[in-house]
Amino acid sequence: MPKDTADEAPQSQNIETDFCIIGAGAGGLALASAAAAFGQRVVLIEKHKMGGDSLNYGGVQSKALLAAAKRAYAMRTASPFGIRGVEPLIDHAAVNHYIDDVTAKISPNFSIERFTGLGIRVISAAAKFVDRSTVVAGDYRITARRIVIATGSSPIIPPIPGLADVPYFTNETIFDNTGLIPHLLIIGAGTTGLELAQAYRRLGSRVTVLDNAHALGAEDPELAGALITRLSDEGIVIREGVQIKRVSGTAGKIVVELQTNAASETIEGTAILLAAGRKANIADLGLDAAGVKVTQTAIKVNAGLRTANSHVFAIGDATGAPRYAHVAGEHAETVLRRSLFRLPARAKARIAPRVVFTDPELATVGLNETEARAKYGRINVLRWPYHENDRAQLEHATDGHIKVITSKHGKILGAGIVGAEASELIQMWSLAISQGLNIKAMTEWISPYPTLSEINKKAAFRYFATVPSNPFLRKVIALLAKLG
Ligand SMILES: Cc1cc2nc3c(=O)[nH]c(=O)nc-3n(C[C@H](O)[C@H](O)[C@H](O)COP(=O)(O)OP(=O)(O)OC[C@H]3O[C@@H](n4cnc5c(N)ncnc54)[C@H](O)[C@@H]3O)c2cc1C
Ligand SMILES: NC(=O)c1ccc[n+]([C@@H]2O[C@H](COP(=O)([O-])OP(=O)(O)OC[C@H]3O[C@@H](n4cnc5c(N)ncnc54)[C@H](O)[C@@H]3O)[C@@H](O)[C@H]2O)c1
Repeated sequence: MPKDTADEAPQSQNIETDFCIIGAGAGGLALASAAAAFGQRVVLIEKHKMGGDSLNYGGVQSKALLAAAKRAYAMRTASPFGIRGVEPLIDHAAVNHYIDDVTAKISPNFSIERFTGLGIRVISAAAKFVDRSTVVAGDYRITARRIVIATGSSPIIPPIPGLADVPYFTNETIFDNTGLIPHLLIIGAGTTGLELAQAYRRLGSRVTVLDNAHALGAEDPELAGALITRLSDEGIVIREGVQIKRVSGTAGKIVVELQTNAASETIEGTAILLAAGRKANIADLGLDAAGVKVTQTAIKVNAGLRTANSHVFAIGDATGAPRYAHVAGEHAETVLRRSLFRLPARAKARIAPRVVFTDPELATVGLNETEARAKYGRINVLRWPYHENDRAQLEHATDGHIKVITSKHGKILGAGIVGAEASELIQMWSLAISQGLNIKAMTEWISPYPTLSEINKKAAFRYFATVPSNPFLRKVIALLAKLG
């Protein structure tokens, strides 16, 4: 007689642990390794690829592609250095191989073997809550003192008529492309859209970016505008404020119908990439059973990243925080401080830099001008252009400027840089804001000559240009001059 199938099903194994972490991306991996280092028993559950978005189809791949594209651009534009520019021969399959190679070199740091070696129990399955302190994953039933949701985010598929019937790329598939895309249409002029627009443009594609609002709409318009001008100068077509009415076609011939003010038009491309934002991966997690509350788009957490269930934390893209690998990593530190050391740690979004890794880069930290004015009223805005910097001149990288925002009395509130190496230059402003420094401190260090970092100091000195307009200080200076 055949056995009852229920009898054949494997018995679920019960595991009791200190930390159960759902998701092995930037946040989950950072927390798992740190908690294990402090002697905690850790279960880490991943349903897909170790490393999450950042390692598999995000930061690593897009920056590797941009690095290849930068080489191609440098070959075309070498003539100011006395080297005749040439049109590079681009082997798209080899570029794709380069991305895979970089990924392969980094991935051992994120492998199951490495984490198992750290004493972490890694389970390859989808996790789901069954009650407030229990998660099931595959054949396992895990009860933990603390459960951490680190499930990341996925690309939004916008509700555009016809889209479901045409082939499209997202960040999860575009890095598998191995050929020239003659005309790439990109929906969304945010960070993803513009980074990939420049990479593809420099690697030989025509690129059209379509946005129903503003390109880089969350950034300071002055800095974003400078970048958008540069991207347009390279031949990337960026169309803002356009409504996409319908998409149709097949692989190699995609037609987009647009509505702009009163007119309609069609644009034809050979492929389409969706870069229209992200949504948190929170469906199918059984959050109701866990008593975890959500907003419309993400998991609700307090400043210490605790959810409505005090045993459950959420970190990284699954929360409403800015979506960056380093933010997810910083969240991991916050949870560790809270849960192991009982410290009143809070997530530090205020000091997390945001970088668009185009060329030139756009890097910002803290408040922008509009936010600072709204919060503090009178502020100082200090600027310094790249073309006044000797290193920028000799590198032929003179486009761009820095913009620093301070309170009336010089407290540093924010900084933004559009220009070469902005992602490196911004870091001392993150330190300055984290330490509550006054702008004076940013004039009291020595910058080696010739470096781009001198731009940071020059901008800081601009604060004192406001002094002569202060009548009190003018009197003091006049008095001191007489005494001298
Ligand atoms: C194209 C692109 C480029 C980017 N570039 C950068 C950059 O240059 N710098 C930067 O700082 N940030 C960048 N980001 C953002 C960055 O990738 C994310 O902010 C970061 O990966 C978030 O980390 P996370 O741990 O929250 O989520 P993820 O890294 O996405 O990891 C979440 C993991 O959870 C797993 N998971 C989900 N649900 C379950 C479940 N039910 N059970 C088990 N496992 C589950 C997923 O499979 C995934 O592996 C980029 C993003 C994109 C899309
Ligand atoms: N360099 C980095 O660190 C990096 C790179 C890529 C992504 N990220 C992270 O991922 C997040 C998401 O980036 P993103 O660029 O995917 O999203 P985003 O939300 O930053 O930008 C999406 C853009 O798509 C537009 N859009 C939305 N729906 C549309 C529609 N139907 N038609 C036309 N346009 C539409 C929006 O107006 C917006 O400008 C970023 O905010 C960032 O946190 C970081």
